[in-house]
Amino acid sequence: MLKLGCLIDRLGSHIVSVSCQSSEGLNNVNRVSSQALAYTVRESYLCGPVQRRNPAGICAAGVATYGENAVEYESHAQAAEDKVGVLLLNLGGPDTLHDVQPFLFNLFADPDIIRLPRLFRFLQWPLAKLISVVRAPKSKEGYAAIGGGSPLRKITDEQAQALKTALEAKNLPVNVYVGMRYWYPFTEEAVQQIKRDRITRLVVLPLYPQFSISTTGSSIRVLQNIFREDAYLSRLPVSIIRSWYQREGYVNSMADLIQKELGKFQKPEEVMIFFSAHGVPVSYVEKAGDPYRDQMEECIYLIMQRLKDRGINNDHTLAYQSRVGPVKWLKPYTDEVLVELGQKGVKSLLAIPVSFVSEHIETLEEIDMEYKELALESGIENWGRVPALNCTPSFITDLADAVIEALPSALAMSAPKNISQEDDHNPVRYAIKMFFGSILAFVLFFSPRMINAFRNQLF
Ligand SMILES: C=CC1=C(C)c2cc3[nH]c(cc4nc(cc5[nH]c(cc1n2)c(C)c5CCC(=O)O)C(CCC(=O)O)=C4C)c(C)c3C=C
Ligand SMILES: [Fe+2]
Repeated sequence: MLKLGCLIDRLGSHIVSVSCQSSEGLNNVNRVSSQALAYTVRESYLCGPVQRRNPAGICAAGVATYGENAVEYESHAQAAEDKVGVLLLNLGGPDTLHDVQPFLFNLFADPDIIRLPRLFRFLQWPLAKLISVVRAPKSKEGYAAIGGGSPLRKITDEQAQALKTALEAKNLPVNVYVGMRYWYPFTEEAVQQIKRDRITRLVVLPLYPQFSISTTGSSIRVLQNIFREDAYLSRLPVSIIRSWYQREGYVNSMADLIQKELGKFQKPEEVMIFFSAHGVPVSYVEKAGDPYRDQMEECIYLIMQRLKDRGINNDHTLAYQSRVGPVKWLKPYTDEVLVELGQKGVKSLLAIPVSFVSEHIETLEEIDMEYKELALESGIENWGRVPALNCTPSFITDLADAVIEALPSALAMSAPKNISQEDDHNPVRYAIKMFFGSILAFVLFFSPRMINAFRNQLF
């Protein structure tokens, strides 16, 4: 019994922690291999609208003027057949309440979201199944409160269309694809379409301003696994933009939104500017070298500097929201700080979601409903919230510039095939893992501490 208790605690302390061992550098553009290609884009051609499943048109690129941030490429390959693709990576969200549990399964089955010790790796999927079933009722409540599903797919498609238009306005015709990590359209689908369209250069743009192992890192890992399995894809020149929180255009767009919302308060100068970022477990940052916290702090610094340049000198603070599971997450926690601020006499507060660029469940439900209610109960009288960037024109223009700047770094992905991945495709191994894993997971998981940790956000 004691042994089982220890095992539960040991396992619990690994749940929702990191699997990625390598520390992520701060370089925002990743050169994926050493195979160099240089291009001059010499002409532009009109492309049809973005169609995720069947992106239109033959987009050959020729002479292009990219405006002030112009980058010129010298084409040593067949310029007439050059077809540029942009792959937007995002988390994905359930379209309906029916999708919530399978969506959660995909999320918790990600080894970058739940890290298990090597010995217990075979538990990954059975545990994901159990956790997703236990968590689903709470998640469903949240999605029901925002209309019965996630708005992420619709907004990401709109961003893709807006980005395509912005790039065309800069004379760079592209196909834009959307690849989600945990729900439709999955990254695998987007990559198949890229292949069918015979894209010749690809820019990968994760829609997370700051890098985290759990978000951008996980999406890139999936992409690399797909690419190394395929002869065409592994030769495709690719440029990955790993983080972009420090870009002028992004910082300016955030400062614009904040300035506008501050103007809606009666006494704007008295408003507490409250940045609320999605949390990650502390172990990501302190053990696995996730640069997320550093990048977040630098991002807030840059936005506040921009506001100061405009004569806005409000107090500000940063806290982390949306923790799940039985481990320590980055502090301070948003809910605790809101209560403290109320107790200290802060009367006006402007909440700013800062780790994500679309409206989603954690802005529309957690911030707009749960945190607003908590803040008002705690003594804060005037509440405001900055909208997510979504398709804000200055933001989309900046993403377009980021794509243009990244294009010359597009190099072939050519990493050796990861042998361990093969195991997952072997049906016999899979059946054995699921059978024994389910039994063990069932025994381990049914401790009240574990159930509560996933059923509620707090434990
Ligand atoms: C930068 C953003 C995000 C980080 C970092 C992140 C880490 C992270 N998330 C979970 C668990 C859940 N996340 C869920 C939803 C969700 N997460 C993000 C962004 C980040 N997650 C977004 C944009 C969304 C919403 C998608 C939508 O449908 O609108 C959920 C599901 C919702 C819920 O039940 O609360 C879970 C669970 C972990 C464990 C983690 C780091 C390890
Ligand atoms: Fe999340």
